[in-house]
Amino acid sequence: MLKSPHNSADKKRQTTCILTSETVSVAVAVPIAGAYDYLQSKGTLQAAVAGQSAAGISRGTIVTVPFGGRLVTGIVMGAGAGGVAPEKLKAIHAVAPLPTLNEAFISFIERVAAWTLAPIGAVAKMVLSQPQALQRPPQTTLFTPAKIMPDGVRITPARQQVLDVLGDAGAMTAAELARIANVGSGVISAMAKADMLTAMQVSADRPPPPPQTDRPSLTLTGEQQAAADIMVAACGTGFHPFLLDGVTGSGKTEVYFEAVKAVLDAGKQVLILLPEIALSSGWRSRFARRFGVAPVEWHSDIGNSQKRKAWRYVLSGEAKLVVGARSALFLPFSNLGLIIVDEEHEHAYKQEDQTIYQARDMAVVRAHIQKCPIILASATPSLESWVNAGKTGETPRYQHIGLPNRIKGAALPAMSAIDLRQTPPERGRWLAPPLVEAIATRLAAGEQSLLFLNRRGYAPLTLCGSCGHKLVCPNCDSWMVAHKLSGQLRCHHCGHQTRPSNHCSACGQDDTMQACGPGVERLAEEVLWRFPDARFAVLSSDTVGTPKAADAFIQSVIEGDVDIIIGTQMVAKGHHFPNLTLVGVVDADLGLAGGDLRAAERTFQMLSQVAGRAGRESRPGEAMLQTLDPENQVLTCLLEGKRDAFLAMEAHARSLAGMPPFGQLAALILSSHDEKRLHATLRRLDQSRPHFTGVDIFGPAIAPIGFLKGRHRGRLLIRTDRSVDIQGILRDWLADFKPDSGVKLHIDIDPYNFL
Ligand SMILES: Nc1ncnc2c1ncn2[C@@H]1O[C@H](COP(=O)(O)OP(=O)(O)OP(=O)(O)O)[C@@H](O)[C@H]1O
Ligand SMILES: [Zn+2]
Repeated sequence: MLKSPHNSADKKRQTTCILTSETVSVAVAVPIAGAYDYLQSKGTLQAAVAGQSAAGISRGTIVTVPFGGRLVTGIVMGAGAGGVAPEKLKAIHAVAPLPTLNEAFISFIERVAAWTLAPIGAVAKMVLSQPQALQRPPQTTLFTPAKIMPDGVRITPARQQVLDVLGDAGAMTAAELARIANVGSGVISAMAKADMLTAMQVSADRPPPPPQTDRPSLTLTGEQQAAADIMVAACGTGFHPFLLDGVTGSGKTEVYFEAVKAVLDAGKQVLILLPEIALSSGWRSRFARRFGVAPVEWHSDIGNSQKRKAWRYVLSGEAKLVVGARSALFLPFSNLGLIIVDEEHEHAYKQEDQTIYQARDMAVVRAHIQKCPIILASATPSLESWVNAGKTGETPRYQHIGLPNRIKGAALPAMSAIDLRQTPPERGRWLAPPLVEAIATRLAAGEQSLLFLNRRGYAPLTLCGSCGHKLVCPNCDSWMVAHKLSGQLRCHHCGHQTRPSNHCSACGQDDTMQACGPGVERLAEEVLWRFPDARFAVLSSDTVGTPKAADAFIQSVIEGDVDIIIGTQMVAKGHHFPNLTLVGVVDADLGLAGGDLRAAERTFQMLSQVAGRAGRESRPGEAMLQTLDPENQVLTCLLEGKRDAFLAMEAHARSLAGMPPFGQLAALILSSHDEKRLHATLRRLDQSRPHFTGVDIFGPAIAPIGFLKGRHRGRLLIRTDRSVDIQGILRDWLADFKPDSGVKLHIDIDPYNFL
């Protein structure tokens, strides 16, 4: 088999009709594979030539093919690329009993592969992620009354009851029938045996109930209505990207629900992407209130059978609305009419392993190909979307829609800094006196407070007070984090765990190991010490492991069972706690420490979001930020409510440096268990580096986390001007480059992670 370039099908895009060529090109769902030529089987080819479309193969047909000694699924991308004599090719094994993927979706798959430089097989694998969905669904037996009752059968009262029930219902399973007719199951099997009932096999799956769009909705405020009107008017008129930029608590969800309604009414499908963390019961119940049904969900927490059904009904068009995490973007919608990316600034949209892609950006690509609107919603837009909305003087590509006010007339929280140099906490404590006082005031008033610290566990570092030895992970360049609740030391990179000991393994002394710095568990200890009567709860991925547990937690806060919430970023966004009036940020400088490209932007977004949890209803909210550096520009913009000024400043700095979105970045990440081989590969890569104007290559260098999960790591960073075809340069550079055996090479276009 000859590997054909994965964009070869581009040239054959017109082939949406049945392919009459002897060979077809198939993107096999294998992470490192390209597209390969296969023979059409005799039957399918004859049918194609004869114009019998039902059995013929077209672009977008899902097939099973032999590959590397086993059978794998794949997607037909077009006619074969040629280059290998047909007699040397293998034939397609089977055609899946499914509708063909549509042209827009196949083009999208090609575009994702071309943009991310991932092999097309890796993208096909994301699309065909549910092998079960490709097979015949499980069947169930339904019974109907026989058309002609056999002669001589006895119609007992029980049998008559069964026939009466079926007379009304038409067809039923044996269990349903027994229950509703109130007879034993023996009655039904006897009737079937006597040919009084006819059995038929049907799919056991039922399509999801369609959302009801005629239910009463909240009365939108004038501002909300104006925003909704603009977006509703754009639905059905082709590609139209919006940036829905509304302050925290401005009611963005209700606004985009109006566009959802318009698209559903037009009979099209809707995809709503949420960062995984925001798939909360709050969002679900609001959806259910508005549309009368539960949405079809797609994320890591739903089971395979639910996924199988979702996948099939998305393809058949019967799933009208899907809400999901980033991978939902690779569902095979047959009739997509609108995409919404909520909290569009969230870094959770960047997939960092396997195929590395930014789901928000790829969602815009999909909407463009699909010729449908897309709504990017946020209270703290990403700089990318801000620039695309023309806010930095460039030609606008997205339409900006602002919601500058909170609903119900609530004000944004008052923000203030607590200068830890002037009013530090006591030694070994983390809450400064002004914050402690503010919490006490809230407790007395029966209001809730939230303490935000984006650090899981008890303490980020444990060291020996005598020799300074630090406890580090054996598999990674990272500290072992103390977790007191579970009584363990844990590496947050690889999950390695050990039991803490008071004995220093370096100097041999006893009772010298000390916890350094706070995590949320340590903060809880301080809260208990300061406010012994207060009810507090910790929300982090360690204390609340499943979405169900998170929902229960959120509910208990809403019901007023908690006075003080202590949380990591899990608590920072999306939640609406009516009685929460104080937010204390324990370490406002934490996010700035790394100093990567987006550190300032990320910190600004995170702190605005967490502050935005305060005072969302009648009582005014306040946010206090503990810092050692109150003059820092991120904090001053935040404190003065100058978001747009912050974005302008950030845009200016990035534009001067030619950094995204004013330039382009790509990272090459190499890793190996064998350090020598890694270095040899890095050296060869360095020697083959291209030289172009407008292209800078930094490195190769040992990665900041030079050892991760047992692998040594090196990186290169490529920066280019915006006009440069960065993918083209990388494609040429790497086309003939083979890493040493055992060395993995990952390409990250527009990296968010620089470690
Ligand atoms: N027109 C309205 N009338 C009454 N309540 C509304 C209206 N619009 C929204 N709400 C309610 O206001 C609250 C905040 O709305 P929503 O969560 O959509 O805001 P948001 O802009 O998404 O906020 P954030 O960005 O902070 O998550 C919700 O409880 C919502 O049900
Ligand atoms: Zn580790």
